[in-house]
Amino acid sequence: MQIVTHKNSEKVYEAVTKEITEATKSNPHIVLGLATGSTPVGIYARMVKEHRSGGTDYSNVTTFNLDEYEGLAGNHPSSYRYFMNDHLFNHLNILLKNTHVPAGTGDLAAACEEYEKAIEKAGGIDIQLLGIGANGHIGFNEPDTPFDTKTHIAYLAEETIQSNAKFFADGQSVPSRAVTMGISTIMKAKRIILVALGKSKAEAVQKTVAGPVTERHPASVLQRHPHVTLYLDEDAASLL
Ligand SMILES: N[C@@H]1[C@@H](O)[C@H](O)[C@@H](COP(=O)(O)O)O[C@@H]1O
Repeated sequence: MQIVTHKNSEKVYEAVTKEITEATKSNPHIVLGLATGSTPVGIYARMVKEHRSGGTDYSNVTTFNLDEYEGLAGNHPSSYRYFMNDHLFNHLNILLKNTHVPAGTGDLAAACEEYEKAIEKAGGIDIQLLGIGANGHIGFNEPDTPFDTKTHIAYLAEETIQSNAKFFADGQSVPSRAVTMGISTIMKAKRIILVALGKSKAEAVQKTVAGPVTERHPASVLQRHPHVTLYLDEDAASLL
């Protein structure tokens, strides 16, 4: 596990953007695994800026997002599909048909199976971008999710529901379930970049890096992956 610590979030955003854009330039058919939450917003803003200034071409790129809330269609402003279109896809020359976000509506069990097949058909994920929950979740794989899970329907932990409430309008409740890539889906990615910022992530980062590998702390499984880089700001790295 490689750990890269920068002084602040701006430097982290720059470094991760550089990694992703350079990898995409050297492999224009790259398959990117993408994440949502507040952490990647600064990265996506920089990817858009870099693209607009005549940088990376995304016309042959395929993407797969980690997760989606149950019951939210893509046009719902709190859905992850909406988030991705709004922050990234609408501003790149990527083909929307090559961007995949798990379906939150319809036959979810069938959609989970199709999602796994679609990733395989695309040749697997070259780089998976991850954030981390304060409780160690990756995607929506909460504590005690078995390490062998594929894309599945997951229950959100109470603290996840509370911390994600900021992305929902007043009076709207956060769904209690979501569709998420499983731990084994994530672990199949050829390369993983996990980004953590701020003091609230310090303990989760410490357990990820130095704790036992346990389903109690889902991100600890990354210790078993051969090609993981953690990009941290000084606050997130403060307990290492
Ligand atoms: N499903 C997402 C995760 O993929 C993300 O890593 C986490 C952290 O979010 P934030 O970056 O806002 O702290 O939030 C959500 O629960």
